[in-house]
Amino acid sequence: MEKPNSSTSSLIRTKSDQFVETMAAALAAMKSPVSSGEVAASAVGGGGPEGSSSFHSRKSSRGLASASPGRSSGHIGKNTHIRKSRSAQMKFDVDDLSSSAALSRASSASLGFSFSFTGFTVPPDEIADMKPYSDEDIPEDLEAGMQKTKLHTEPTLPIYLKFTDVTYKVVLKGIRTTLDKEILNGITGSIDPGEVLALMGPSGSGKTSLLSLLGGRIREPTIGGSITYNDQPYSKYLKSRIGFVTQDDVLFPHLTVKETLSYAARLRLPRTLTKQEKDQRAIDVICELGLERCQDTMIGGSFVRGVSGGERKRVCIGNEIIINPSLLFLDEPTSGLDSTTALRIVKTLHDIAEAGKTVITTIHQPSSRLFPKFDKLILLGKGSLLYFGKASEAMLYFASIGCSPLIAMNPAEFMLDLANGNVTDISVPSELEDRVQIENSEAERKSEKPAPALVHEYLVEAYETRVVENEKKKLRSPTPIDEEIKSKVCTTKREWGASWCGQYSILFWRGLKERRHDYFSCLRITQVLATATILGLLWWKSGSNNPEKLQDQAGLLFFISVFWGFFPVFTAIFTFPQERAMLSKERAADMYRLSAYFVARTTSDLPLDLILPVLFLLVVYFMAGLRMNVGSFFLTVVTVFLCIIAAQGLGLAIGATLMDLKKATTLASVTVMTFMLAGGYFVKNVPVFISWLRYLSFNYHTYKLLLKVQYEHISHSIDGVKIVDGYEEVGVLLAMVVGYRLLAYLSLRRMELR
Ligand SMILES: Nc1ncnc2c1ncn2[C@@H]1O[C@H](COP(=O)(O)OP(=O)(O)OP(=O)(O)O)[C@@H](O)[C@H]1O
Repeated sequence: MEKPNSSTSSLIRTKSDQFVETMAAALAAMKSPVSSGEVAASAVGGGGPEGSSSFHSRKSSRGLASASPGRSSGHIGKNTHIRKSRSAQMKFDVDDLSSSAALSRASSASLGFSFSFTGFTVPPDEIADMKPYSDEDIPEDLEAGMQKTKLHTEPTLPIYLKFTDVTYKVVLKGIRTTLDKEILNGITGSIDPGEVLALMGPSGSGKTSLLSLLGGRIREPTIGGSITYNDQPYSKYLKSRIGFVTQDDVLFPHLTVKETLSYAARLRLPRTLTKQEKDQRAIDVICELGLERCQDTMIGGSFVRGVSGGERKRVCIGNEIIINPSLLFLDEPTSGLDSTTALRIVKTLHDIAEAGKTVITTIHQPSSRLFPKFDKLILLGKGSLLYFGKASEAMLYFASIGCSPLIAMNPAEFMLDLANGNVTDISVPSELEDRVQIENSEAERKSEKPAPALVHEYLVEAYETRVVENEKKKLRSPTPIDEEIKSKVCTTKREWGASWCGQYSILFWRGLKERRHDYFSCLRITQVLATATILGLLWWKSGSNNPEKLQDQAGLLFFISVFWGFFPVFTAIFTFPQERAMLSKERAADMYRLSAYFVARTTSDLPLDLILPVLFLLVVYFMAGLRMNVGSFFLTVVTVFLCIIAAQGLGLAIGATLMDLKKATTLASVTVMTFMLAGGYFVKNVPVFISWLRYLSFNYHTYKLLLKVQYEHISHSIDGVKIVDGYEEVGVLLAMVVGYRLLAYLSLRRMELR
């Protein structure tokens, strides 16, 4: 999803280029009016004295990890961790939930909330020793290589996620009819802290939908069943405890890996941490994810070469684990990656889970090395549950219902074949074979293989009759943690990572950095200077000492009002549609207030928007011989500034309201054309019923102000336009500056609510 950013920004430039070219071409015509035509970081309780006993370094955390299970479970109230070391087998199994050991482990983990991020630091000597991940640098012994980057995080609120009979349907609206489409049909399961749950199934089987439902990303009345977090329903307070890695990599293409993670840390980590501690945290995550070698490389996109696909995916994961979430959701984190990189990512997820987090990931086709890394598995087929349980027991289950591979096969491949209804190399039970004879079509009967629909029906029935009730019974037992801890899921107050001003400042600087290339783009500066020079030459020392010359010069003033009215509109309409995916992602994670984003986004472009017209006027003003005194030049610059920010407001409002570039450019073209025509230069005798239109035109008000600045000492009226005192024009332009922006802000709010 970084693509829209870069592609659209280049689109903006292309549009701007075209616009300038068009405008330049229109110049000659302008000379003669007759021929003219843009967690609380799960740090429940925040830092505290206990923080000093949290993870301090790899060495100290290794020490803790090696603590015996007995020690970690027995010391409730101490700052211990749910650490599931493979050797110590500190994993929470479903069957283990009711045991007192699990209870005390969860409690000890939950009571270790108070920690300090300062303890997260990896010592520099260890960083230097660590072998970073790199796509070219694959260790001989993969497992051994991975041990070096084992993830160490502080304990967080353990969250037990349970979902029972989850259904989801969407209403598809046709031209005349509406149709209910069932996406999910009665999905039941659970996952505990310390586990990785894999959602598997063929394309379109509903994995992303289920993941989004569980992650609280879809909140619609068409959702059925129950989803609980520590036996509590979803609440907005959970947002800061959830990390959600979307299928598309939504990142800013021009920021480096380090900048991306540092800004995420500054926005998302609790206010109790200093800027240095937050930046250190970003560096720690870079080390944890093996991104050291590319930390200063731009993320990149369609037009900018950046980091590799695997590195980009790890940045996305880093963006989410930086807050140390209790629940981590990932949508196809390994798709498009080679099996080694995929294994590294899944290994990282395993490490995260081992630190007491609940990890849920969709996965398309895991390799045979990847598959055993998952603790639990959900296999979906056409929105129905075909299997839920331990990943290691899936093959046994399918064998128990009579489905086994006939040739050597990767378990994931076998299960996807089954979920697709393809049983070419799979044995089927006699029960299903019998149905073949009865229900299959003529052609299918000849092949003696059951039709995919029959296989699907059989698998759904088998799961429903043999497993579902048992699972539901298990889910009815209460989550084995204290009531007080349970309630933290829905009562802990939401805390922003930074104050409003802090958010504004971070977003402002991030905006500047992301668009720094546009800012210092020689092309853009050349565009403006070239246009200014052409104007200067065409109106060379035009003067205002006779009516004919004065009318010519008025044409130049009108062109200036048109140029600096249209140019900002067409740049600003792209602003919000272009950042929609990023805005949705970051707001869903509660990273900042919409108002802070809005103000930062709309002001971070201003410096350049105000430098360019000054350059432009410096050239045109003196070449064209406009009124030669400092006051007039200054007022001309201020008038053009006002016109630019009013026009930008219109562009922002159109973009935010429509959120569709095609529709937005169409509406903007019609609007600016109308404003230009109603601007008081082309047509003087406008019918009364439509004459009000000119008052909506920023060109009209700008033109009138420019006429006043240039000719108030010469005449009371120029070319049929009265020279006025200008207060009304300034007032109207200021109202447009505020009004259009307010409309844009409300449109963004409405979009979020929808
Ligand atoms: N809002 C929606 N409107 C219409 N159809 C939808 C909507 N959301 C999901 N679907 C449909 O629901 C089905 C499941 O979609 P989903 O994205 O969950 O599948 P998936 O298993 O994640 O697929 P993939 O592996 O290809 O990403 C698809 O057929 C999809 O077209």
